[in-house]
Amino acid sequence: MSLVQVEDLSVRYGARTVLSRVSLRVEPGEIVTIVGPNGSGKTSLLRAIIGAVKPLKGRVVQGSGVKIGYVPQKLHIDETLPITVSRFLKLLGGVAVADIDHALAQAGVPDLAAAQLSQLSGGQFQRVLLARALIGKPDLLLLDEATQGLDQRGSASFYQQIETVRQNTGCAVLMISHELHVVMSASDRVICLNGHVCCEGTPAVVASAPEYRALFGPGTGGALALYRHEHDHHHDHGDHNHDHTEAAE
Ligand SMILES: Nc1ncnc2c1ncn2[C@@H]1O[C@H](COP(=O)(O)OP(=O)(O)OP(=O)(O)O)[C@@H](O)[C@H]1O
Repeated sequence: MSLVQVEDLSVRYGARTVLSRVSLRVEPGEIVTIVGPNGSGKTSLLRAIIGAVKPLKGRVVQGSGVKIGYVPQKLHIDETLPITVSRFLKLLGGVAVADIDHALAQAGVPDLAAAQLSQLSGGQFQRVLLARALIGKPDLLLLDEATQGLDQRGSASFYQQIETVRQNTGCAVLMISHELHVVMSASDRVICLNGHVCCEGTPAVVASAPEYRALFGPGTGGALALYRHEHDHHHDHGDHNHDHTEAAE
């Protein structure tokens, strides 16, 4: 059973259609990344999946009992607001302290419960948002450009945390990312979106698809090359990455 199934989805704002006949599925445990140019409808797609945007046509079918955790692109918090991480997470309601501690540990920031939200670094803040999404023990985690504003090292480390979360909880991940080299190394499947699904498949298949190259340019083939090269030196990724590399060759 798919965790979520998007069928022939179209989304329109006023007179403007931003998504046209998009279909996709996410299966248990997989990491799927959506790439696409600015304004290609990536956020609208995730928002349609969580029910925050009403489709013009088509539908989103959520598997029975499937729980979704959502990490938004941005969350504006008043910097002058004195609130600890723990209190911020309690705003979700009905959350036990043990659940907060567990979620923070899963997000890789076990010691932040008492920290002031306004004093966190960008990377720590994103992990707190990840912890917030993990509190409900989701089967599917949706991440909307969760590493925006982080430096390369910070975002690489964030994606590694996502992989760890997947390993520890078995949850699937559907994420939007602009960081092609990370996408290529961290995803089981890539969906290239530009108002419609241009192409999809393993990172290797998508990187060599003409539709993808037309959008991102031939230079992005280098993203995969970079990944392959880096992979020679880092062996701390999951086995599925080997499959991608082999598929590319
Ligand atoms: N609530 C809204 N009302 C009207 N237009 C909207 C609304 N939300 C998004 N749009 C427009 O729809 C288009 C798609 O936006 P969306 O945020 O889904 O794209 P995106 O691929 O996530 O973009 P980015 O990469 O820049 O975040 C954009 O042109 C945007 O301006």
